[in-house]
Amino acid sequence: MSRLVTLHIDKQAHKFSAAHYTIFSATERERLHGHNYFLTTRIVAAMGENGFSADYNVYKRRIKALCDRYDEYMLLPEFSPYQTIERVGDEIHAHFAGRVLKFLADETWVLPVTNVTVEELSQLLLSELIAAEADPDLVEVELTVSSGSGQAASAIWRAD
Ligand SMILES: Nc1nc2c(c(=O)[nH]1)N=C([C@H](O)[C@H](O)COP(=O)(O)OP(=O)(O)OP(=O)(O)O)CN2
Repeated sequence: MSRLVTLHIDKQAHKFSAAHYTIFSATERERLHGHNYFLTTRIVAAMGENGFSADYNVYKRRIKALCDRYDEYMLLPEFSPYQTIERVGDEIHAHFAGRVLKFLADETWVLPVTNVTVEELSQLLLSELIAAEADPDLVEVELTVSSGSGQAASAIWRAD
C-alpha cells in the first residue's frame, strides 16, 4: 500500500504583476488594469522511504521561474472569439469592438488562452509547471492563481 502525502507551497515570492483586461462579450470589456497575481500550489505524491515525497525546493524554483516569466508584462489572449491580435512591427495590436489597442511587443505576452482570467491563468501555469519535468511520483497537483485577496481559481492535474 502506498502512503500519499500533500505538500502545500504558499510563498510570498510566488507572485507576479501584470496588466490585462477581461473580455465579456463582443462589445464589453474591462478597462486596462493590473493585478498582483499570487500562486499557491498543492502537490500530492507518494511518501518516500527516507521521509519525504517530492522535493518542494524543485517546485518552489519552477513556480518562481514561472512568476518571473510573466512579471511586469501586458497579457493578451490569443484565442478570444471577440478580439483579434496582429503583430505590426514592434507592436501588438488588439482589435476589439472596432477599436485598436496598441502594446509594445517586447513587453507583451500573447497567451494561448481565450481570456486573461484567473481560471485560464491557473490552467496555463499548471500545464507549464507540469511540462517543465515529469515526476513519476506525482499523483495530483493543484495550482491556484489569485488576482487579489479573496478571489482565485484553481486548476488540477492528475496522473493517469
Ligand atoms: N470568473 C472571473 N471573473 C472575473 C475575473 C476573473 O479572472 N475570473 N476577473 C475580473 C477582473 O479582472 C478583476 O477581478 C478586476 O475586478 P475589480 O473588482 O475591479 O478589482 P479587484 O480585482 O481589485 O477586486 P476588489 O474586490 O475591488 O479588491 C472580474 N471578474
